[in-house]
Amino acid sequence: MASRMFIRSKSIAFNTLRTYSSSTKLVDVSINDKTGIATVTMQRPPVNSLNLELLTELNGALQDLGSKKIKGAILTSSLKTIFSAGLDILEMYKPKPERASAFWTSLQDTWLTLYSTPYPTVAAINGHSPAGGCLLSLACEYRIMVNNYTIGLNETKLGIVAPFWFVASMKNVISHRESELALTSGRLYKTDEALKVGLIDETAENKDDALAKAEKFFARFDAVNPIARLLTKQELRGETIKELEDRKQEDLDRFVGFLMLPAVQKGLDVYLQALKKKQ
Ligand SMILES: CC/C=C\CC/C=C/CC(=O)SCCNC(=O)CCNC(=O)[C@H](O)C(C)(C)COP(=O)(O)OP(=O)(O)OC[C@H]1O[C@@H](n2cnc3c(N)ncnc32)[C@H](O)[C@@H]1OP(=O)(O)O
Repeated sequence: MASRMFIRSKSIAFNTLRTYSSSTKLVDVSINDKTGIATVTMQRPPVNSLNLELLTELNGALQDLGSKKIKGAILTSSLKTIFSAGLDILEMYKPKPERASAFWTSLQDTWLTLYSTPYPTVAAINGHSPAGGCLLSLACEYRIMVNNYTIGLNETKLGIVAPFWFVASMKNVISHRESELALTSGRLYKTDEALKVGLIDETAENKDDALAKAEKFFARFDAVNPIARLLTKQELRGETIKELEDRKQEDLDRFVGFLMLPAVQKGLDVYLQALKKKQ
């Protein structure tokens, strides 16, 4: 795991303007050279659903930041009312096995990168954040959520089972009891409810407020030795990371096998139809 903590540098072109910035199609990265804070923005309309391409770009951006001298990174969304709608259901509905494998591997890798970043991370949750969206925010060190949206691991509502590392991500943030109640019922919490159970750390009036509060969070580390900080993070998160690293293939096989079950496909079909009928 130590090797993952000191992330390899990949070439990326940061412009030397007022802020450093790099934008791929689906992810924008900017580094404010005054504060040293990076903002990583998902930008895949209409709902930032996590497909293979978005996950690959996100993982690349987070890895690249590991080689920069940054104070911290904020993960957020360019969309007005949605942080991320979670995994792209179309990646799971009637999938080609090879694409499904690449997709799930990219999710595992993105989670591993985000969960173990050497730099502090904040999710500025500026909209709804179900399932995979919630998972991404749980992988950050701190969550600030704009009022009147929803967040949670609602997999059971889709007839699917949250894998062990989704469950661990939640149990490492809220209590075992609350996780059990939430996961078994597929509960989506409103912002104020999420704050009460500790699923998020702070609420915000709007995205700008969330970004300002994220900056304050990073300031907590101004007087903290960065190596001591990192090793402490590693100590707290290492076991969960190691479990996924050790069981990565088993988890992948389980996912692909699960998707091939007719009952799972039927469930996804019904869910997709319901989403479309909503309009
Ligand atoms: C062994 C392990 C096995 C499996 C583990 C798999 C784990 C999965 C975890 C997941 O992340 S599953 C995905 C769960 N996500 C959801 O349940 C969210 C579903 N979406 C919503 O609830 C809503 O769309 C929203 C609250 C995010 C946004 O609402 P609104 O602003 O009203 O937008 P629309 O609902 O009208 O959606 C616009 C458009 O986007 C499509 N869409 C929404 N979510 C997804 C998605 N996750 N994947 C793909 N597409 C999605 C929706 O169908 C609409 O499409 P149109 O073509 O009708 O425009």
